[in-house]
Amino acid sequence: MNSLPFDSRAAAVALDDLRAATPLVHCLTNQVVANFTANVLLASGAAPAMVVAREEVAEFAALASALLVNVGTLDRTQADAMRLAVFAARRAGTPWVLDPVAVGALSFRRDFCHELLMQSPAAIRGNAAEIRALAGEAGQGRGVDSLDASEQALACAGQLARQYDTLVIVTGATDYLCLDGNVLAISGGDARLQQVTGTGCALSALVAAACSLKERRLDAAAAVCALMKLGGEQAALHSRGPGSFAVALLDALSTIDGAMLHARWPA
Ligand SMILES: Nc1ncnc2c1ncn2[C@@H]1O[C@H](COP(=O)(O)OP(=O)(O)OP(=O)(O)O)[C@@H](O)[C@H]1O
Ligand SMILES: Cc1ncsc1CCO
Ligand SMILES: [Mg+2]
Repeated sequence: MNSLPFDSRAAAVALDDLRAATPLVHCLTNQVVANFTANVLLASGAAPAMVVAREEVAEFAALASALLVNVGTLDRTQADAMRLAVFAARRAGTPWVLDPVAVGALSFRRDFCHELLMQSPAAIRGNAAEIRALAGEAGQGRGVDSLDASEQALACAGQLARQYDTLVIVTGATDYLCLDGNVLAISGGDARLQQVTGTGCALSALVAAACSLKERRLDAAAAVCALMKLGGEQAALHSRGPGSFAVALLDALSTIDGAMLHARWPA
């Protein structure tokens, strides 16, 4: 894969444009992180909506700016709704993003993710164990967490990006974004991001928001990855443990703008 530099100037413009657009993000996500995800989207300048009924998802996915599908607490009823939402999104041209939570250990959700991958996702975002498992490798995961470093999933991320002609983001101490034979790396953040559940899931919702910028989705996705990392760094300075870290993270996300991203990763 060809390494691209992180163009923080383009990311800065994309972040400010994203905020100005206030994309409406339809989230079909897990029961653990729904509230936190909505708050991360709001703090970052997007508008969340968790419309989940199978009677309503198709209608809503068609009018949303982007759709998130996260299989963290998947069951048969939710899988049916996700299928309907993804079909409707695809028909309407709404970009949709897959977060393949814990696909390594569990065959029901793994089969379901593989089924959905045939429906042209705009992006896939997962941790290293998830991205390896989705590509058919034996990643090291423990429940929803990865024991692998993101570097260990880089080849798999590139393979999935090529196979499904999509943007694949594998997160960790360094986030890697793979698209069209290119890879972009963003380092930084804080390990405390892993001590609050749902930071990755919420980032996937931000990636969905980023995909609403369509042909600029790589710049916008890099921007939201950098936003979460910088938010984690700032929260770490103003917290005493995981509880106050989560609160400080929301506060930080709400104040970071494009200029701050560019100052943190000067290009
Ligand atoms: N060791 C680390 N140092 C700095 N930042 C990290 C580290 N590990 C993860 N992150 C950051 O934490 C966020 C979540 O990434 P992670 O890979 O933990 O997702 P995840 O496992 O899917 O999370 P979850 O399932 O809890 O939502 C990302 O912004 C990522 O860059
Ligand atoms: C803890 C947990 N269990 C299923 S989904 C989830 C949130 C983090 O992925
Ligand atoms: Mg996850």
